[in-house]
Amino acid sequence: MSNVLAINAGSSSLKFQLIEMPEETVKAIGLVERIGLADSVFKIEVDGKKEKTVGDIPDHAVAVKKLLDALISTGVVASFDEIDAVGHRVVHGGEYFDDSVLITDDVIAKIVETSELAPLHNPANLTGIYAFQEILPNVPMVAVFDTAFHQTMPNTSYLYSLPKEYYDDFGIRKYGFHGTSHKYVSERAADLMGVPIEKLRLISCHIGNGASITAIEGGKSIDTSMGFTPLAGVTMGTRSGDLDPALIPYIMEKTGKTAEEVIDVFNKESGMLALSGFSSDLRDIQEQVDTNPRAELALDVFAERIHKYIGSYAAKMSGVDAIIFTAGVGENSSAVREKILHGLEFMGVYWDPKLNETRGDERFINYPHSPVKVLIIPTNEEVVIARDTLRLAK
Ligand SMILES: Nc1ncnc2c1ncn2[C@@H]1O[C@H](COP(=O)(O)OP(=O)(O)O)[C@@H](O)[C@H]1O
Ligand SMILES: CC(=O)OP(=O)(O)O
Ligand SMILES: [Mg+2]
Repeated sequence: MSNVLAINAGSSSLKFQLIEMPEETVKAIGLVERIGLADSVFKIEVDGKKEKTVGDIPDHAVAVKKLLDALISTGVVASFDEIDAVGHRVVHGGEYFDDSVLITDDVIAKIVETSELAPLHNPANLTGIYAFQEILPNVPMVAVFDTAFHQTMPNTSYLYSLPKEYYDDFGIRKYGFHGTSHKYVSERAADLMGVPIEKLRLISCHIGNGASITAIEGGKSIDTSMGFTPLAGVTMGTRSGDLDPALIPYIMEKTGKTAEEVIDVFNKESGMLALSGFSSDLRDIQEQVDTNPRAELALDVFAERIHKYIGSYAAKMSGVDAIIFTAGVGENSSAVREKILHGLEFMGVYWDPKLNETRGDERFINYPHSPVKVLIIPTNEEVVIARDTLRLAK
């Protein structure tokens, strides 16, 4: 029996669970959200008792401190010595890792090396790793990579149409992200459908502040919308998603920005924030959708990009057995799901608007006769992190 702390730092959030393993009993669960925005929220739940505070949490370092203080103040642990192992989500592992790994100095060096490929994420993940190294120097820590699940993609999916030596010499290829989440929800979907995953063609839509769509055939990722970095694919909270690379020198010339500054705009000042003109957070945008045409436009573009990826992945797998929605937006926004699913009846997606409006845990929202099932599955990257941590930290 051991207490495993699972840490999941996302671009706008930090989620955590203290889990007693291998029983998977959740002793504390919480999150910091809207990191870097006004009115950040900190929530923790211990023994059914919930605490919530609202205040500015400017970055992930402050979020980690908040979490550490709360573990002690709520009494879930009397001291940090009661934590036996820590698992960290790490977003980019390059081609170095196709599985989770015990954290060593060499592993940290590789995470640092790949940081330039995931500037919104790997530095936040490292903040968590360093913080725990300091307070728990003798406790084993495990890194669980977003990229690992996608290492099964065939070269037809991961190679860009670029000179071959760019891949050979510099590792330039599609990596894909949110792998832990796509893996978790696809396995849950197979269970709920009562069909072995080896027999299923699934499209998993992880839609949070970052968003990615994955085609999963026989339990393996065969294609995904994010790329070399988490900037590619669909429109996101602050990220542009796919665009024409010729824009970069053009924008540099017009604005006098450097290439790095332009990429910074694509990562941090684009997406829903740019389209709406006021927020990256979907809740803020939904509030204004009936009164502000730019909020409506942002929502329409957001949903349309995901809709197109679903069509393209269904074509790629010659059909699809289920579409899965997960993460902050996918789990909670019926309006976004409705816009994404609208018009997919031609490929056998018959979804029930009433079920789409329900709230709850894991559920189907398709009509019973629908050839393609539609599921909402709350993701749980933390439990996968805890399982891998237990496996590797023993
Ligand atoms: N109840 C809700 N309704 C609509 N959107 C929501 C709701 N709860 C969270 N979201 C949205 O989910 C997004 C954050 O998703 P999350 O998966 O937590 O992000 P991250 O990428 O940081 O892990 C934000 O855009 C937020 O507005
Ligand atoms: C990879 C990625 O975009 O993660 P998140 O959605 O947590 O920002
Ligand atoms: Mg996330």
